[in-house]
Amino acid sequence: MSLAQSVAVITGAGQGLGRAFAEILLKNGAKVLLTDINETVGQKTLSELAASHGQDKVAFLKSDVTKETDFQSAFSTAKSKLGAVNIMVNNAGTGNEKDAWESTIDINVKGTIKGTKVALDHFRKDKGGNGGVIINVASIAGLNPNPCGPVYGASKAAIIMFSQCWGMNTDAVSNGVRINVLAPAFAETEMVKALRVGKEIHKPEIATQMLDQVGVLPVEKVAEAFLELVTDTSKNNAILKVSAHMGKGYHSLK
Ligand SMILES: NC(=O)C1=CN([C@@H]2O[C@H](COP(=O)(O)OP(=O)(O)OC[C@H]3O[C@@H](n4cnc5c(N)ncnc54)[C@H](O)[C@@H]3O)[C@@H](O)[C@H]2O)C=CC1
Ligand SMILES: CCCCC/C=C\C=C\C(=O)C/C=C\C/C=C\CCCC(=O)O
Repeated sequence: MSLAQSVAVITGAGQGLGRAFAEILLKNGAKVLLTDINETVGQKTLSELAASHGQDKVAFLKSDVTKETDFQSAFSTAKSKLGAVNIMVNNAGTGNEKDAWESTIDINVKGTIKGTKVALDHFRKDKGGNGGVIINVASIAGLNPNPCGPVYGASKAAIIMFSQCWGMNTDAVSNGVRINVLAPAFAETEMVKALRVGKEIHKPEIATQMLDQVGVLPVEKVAEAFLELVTDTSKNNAILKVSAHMGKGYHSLK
């Protein structure tokens, strides 16, 4: 799939993996609406990416994945500034296990469900759309249990099952919508920096051991795997794992 006519909306794109996904799409010719709840990082990333890829290729909208109306605004802003959206990336996520654990469910699970629902409504050919691809960012923590992040692991398992159920639904597939899951292990972002400090998780000493055993990927490696899920039109309902110690590989729940 050529990205020359493509327009993406990416949540949590102000930093980390979301920013890396934006960069690889821009490098391959797509236009990107960066969305993030953090306006400071969003505006900084916008000015840097606009300087390297062109003002007309990228835009930023402050947006909260816990609000469905913000997704509607993102799709209409993207359409007016960049063109009709055909790539939706539900990337925003958090890993709080303690007092704010409910935000982990609200952002990771409910945010992904809202983003998928709005994207399906825009992409489905039977609803007047032109098709598209939805990438839901889960984690290897949604496939392999760990003692540090039970809420986080459950949230990522929920994203995987939700996406797989939609990916096999003919209402999506026969209307031109692909739905894929990216399941990275550790990547070098602010989230992993917070994990090293261990404030909001259980058994931080085990998290440190896991980081040492599994290793930490540069975000660019995760972005390469992401690009494969976007551009390879044979991939629908796929789960792509990527980790520093095992590399890249598809996973089947069946
Ligand atoms: N870094 C890692 O090792 C891994 C990360 N992931 C997943 O990748 C995704 C991105 O993670 P990172 O880049 O590492 O995290 P990060 O913490 O560096 O970036 C997350 C971004 O999401 C934004 N965000 C948080 N709440 C939001 C909300 N309510 N609405 C909109 N934006 C919001 C933040 O402002 C931030 O810019 C997450 O879903 C995470 O669970 C998955 C596997 C490994
Ligand atoms: C682990 C607690 C998570 C708290 C949130 C912070 C960072 C999140 C990082 C990830 O999503 C990393 C993914 C996996 C970690 C879990 C298991 C590692 C096993 C990897 C393997 O078997 O290859």
